[in-house]
Amino acid sequence: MRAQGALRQQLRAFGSLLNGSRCVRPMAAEMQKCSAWQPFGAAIKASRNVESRRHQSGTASAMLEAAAAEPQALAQETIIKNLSSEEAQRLSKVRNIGIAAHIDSGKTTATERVLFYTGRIKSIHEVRGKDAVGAKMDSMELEREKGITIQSAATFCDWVKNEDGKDETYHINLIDTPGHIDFTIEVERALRVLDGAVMILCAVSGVQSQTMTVDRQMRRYNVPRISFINKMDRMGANPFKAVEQINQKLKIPAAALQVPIGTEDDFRGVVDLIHMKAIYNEGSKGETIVVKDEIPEEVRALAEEKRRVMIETVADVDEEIAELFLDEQMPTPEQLKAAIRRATISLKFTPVLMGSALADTAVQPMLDAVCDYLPNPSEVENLALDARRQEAQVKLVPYNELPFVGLAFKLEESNYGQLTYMRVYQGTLRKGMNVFNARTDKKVKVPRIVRMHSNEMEEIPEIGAGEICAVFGVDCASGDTFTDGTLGYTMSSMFVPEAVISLSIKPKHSKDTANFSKAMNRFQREDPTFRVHVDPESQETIISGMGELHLDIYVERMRREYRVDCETGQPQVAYRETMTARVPFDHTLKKQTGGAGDYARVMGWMEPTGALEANQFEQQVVGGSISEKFLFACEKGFMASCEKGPLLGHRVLGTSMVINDGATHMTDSSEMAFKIATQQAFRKAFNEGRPQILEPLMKTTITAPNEFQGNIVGILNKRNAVINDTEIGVDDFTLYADCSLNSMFGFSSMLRAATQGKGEFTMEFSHYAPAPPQLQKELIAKHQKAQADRHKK
Ligand SMILES: Nc1nc2c(ncn2[C@@H]2O[C@H](COP(=O)(O)OP(=O)(O)OP(=O)(O)O)[C@@H](O)[C@H]2O)c(=O)[nH]1
Repeated sequence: MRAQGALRQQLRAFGSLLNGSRCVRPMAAEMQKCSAWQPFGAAIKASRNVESRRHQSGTASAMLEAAAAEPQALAQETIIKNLSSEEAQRLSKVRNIGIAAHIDSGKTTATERVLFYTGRIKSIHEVRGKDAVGAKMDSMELEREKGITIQSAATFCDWVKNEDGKDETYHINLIDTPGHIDFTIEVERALRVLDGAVMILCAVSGVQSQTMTVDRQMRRYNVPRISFINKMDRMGANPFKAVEQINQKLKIPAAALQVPIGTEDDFRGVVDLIHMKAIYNEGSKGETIVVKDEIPEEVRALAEEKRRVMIETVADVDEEIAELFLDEQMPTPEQLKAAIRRATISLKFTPVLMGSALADTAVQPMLDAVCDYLPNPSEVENLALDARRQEAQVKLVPYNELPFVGLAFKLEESNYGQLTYMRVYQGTLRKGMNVFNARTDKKVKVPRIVRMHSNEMEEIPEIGAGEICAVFGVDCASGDTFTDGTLGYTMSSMFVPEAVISLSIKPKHSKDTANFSKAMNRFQREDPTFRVHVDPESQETIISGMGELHLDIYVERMRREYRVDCETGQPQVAYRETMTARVPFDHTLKKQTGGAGDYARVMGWMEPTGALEANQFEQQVVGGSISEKFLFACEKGFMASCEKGPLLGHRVLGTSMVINDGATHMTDSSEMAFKIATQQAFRKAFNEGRPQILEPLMKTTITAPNEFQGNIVGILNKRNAVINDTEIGVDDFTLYADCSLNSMFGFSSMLRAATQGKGEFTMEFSHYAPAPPQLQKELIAKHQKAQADRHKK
């Protein structure tokens, strides 16, 4: 009964949060354990199914059989049958991939090489390079200045792969994502719509904190990956340590498909362990690949040893190779490649490539591996819910002739209006075509379709199934599903992490107010992790986001792009409030001020839900003492109270309310009276229920040279951090700790000072936990004083 109440409540919360301009998120932070959600009533059902959204099911023909087994329209079935081989051929040469990794691993540098080698750009420019041009994919001025990626950028290219003397052209749609955790939503939405990924690692640092976050995100969306160990030219490069860490820390079987020829400065190429050939780059930018049968003497033994390891690892995850292995037969290169492809696509394995993007070495074999081992759109299962068939699950088939289904996964304001990035899952999207937004049921004409090349675009008349494009003039929220109107399909949206930090903001000059609002609206539409609200008491505009850097970047963008200088308050932690004891209530609202009065009586109890997650409302009224209509008003009152807790005005978490009785007056009762009565009962019961303030705890990873370990541990101890693990490497140590966000303000400058600028840290929200009692007292006292001051005014 309670669970049903919670589900109902969540469904209504989804509905009420739909404001049409944003990706919908659940009612509160408590939903963050839910792995994804979507904008409709079907949300709960979909979120249960989300983990199984994209099981890689093998070949296109298997998919077709499956699709036919679960018939949609008869016409659709016929089309599928007739077109399979033609479409399968087209799709087999399409790859939609993302590049994701820890900060500074070389994603943008590697992407720059990919674009150069595929002929998309004429010359290479470095991230923070001396020519001051900057890499193609970091198109924002701020990205080029800071040398970090802030927004993901999409591009496409054609890679001509040569195998056995035959050229095959592959069409690759590619998204370069930011590494910094503050911009993690960019990774989420890219992985939601991509079929495969390249996970880049640094050859010296191996698996780092953000690699683990990216790993979790890839798992969340079942995205197969190849791994590329970059920076092989660096001193201390050790690709096999990184391979071991992928196996150990990420717990995904991995094996190197190459060994390096030469180390550090002398890194010249790689040995391909499948064909046992040496691959070198020649030309001023490594543009010419030279393959030699002869493997240099100094790496022959290593190559043979690592080839054995590779075959053993693949045999562990693939039956065909396992059988050959047992029969003591050596698999052929073709058998090995097919097995690696099967195992990678079914998420059992990641093949590891290595090279140096900056030194222009061994990037092309990584591109070959994208084509060889990552799935084409027909090898990934994508599901939708069919609203016209009781939300039954349907498989989307990426064939051009089928009715159109697309997902808007990212919005961007451009000089020409709103640009909506869309993944076409089924059918063809044509310029001038009418599409239907499944959430709003509105029809909209698509005036322009473009393919994005970072900040440039190329207009196209149509785009086929399995591809990625951007459209103009389509007003929607990110996560909206579009169809051609003949289907009632909805796809699940992406996971949106909860904001943990906020600050007050206002323009320095009142003349800038209009631009300020414009910028706020735009940033909110584009980024679901950036939120804006006006505090009803202080009337201040509050922005919230994923971290200090996230909010700083928006303040800076406001200045550069909208010429609005802003004043900001101190960053504030997004605290939560909860109660720890059960409290019964019997509350009556009764007002008689001449004319019609107000009357509502509510009875029941409030208690902690047991886990710090979604709030729950339940009604157990028997005998009709409160009508359905008024009970719904009670629920609204409960939800409003949860938005603004009695202690500090922060959101309430892990609290349940049950109404089991009450009374109604013939003339004086109204929905408003029941809503207010519930809110009053809530406040009283909550305050009596030993309330507590919760603070966000952050998973923090710090890396610095070994000599600074003592300093860092001292700083963390002072901040009451819980150190969970420390790894000591040859030069650097990595420390894993849980820290309260509150204690981490100003930590970056302190870390810089304590490590001569050589320390790095990343922080990611972990969970809410009770704040120390002294801090709770101080916060409550401060809040009460601020309220009293406000009343005096
Ligand atoms: N030695 C060496 N340095 C590299 C290599 N690849 C990239 N770098 C350097 O590493 C730094 C970071 O490179 P980026 O390409 O910006 O890394 P990123 O992963 O895109 O960075 P974020 O998006 O900000 O996380 C730059 O200074 C690059 O020049 C490499 O192969 N070898």
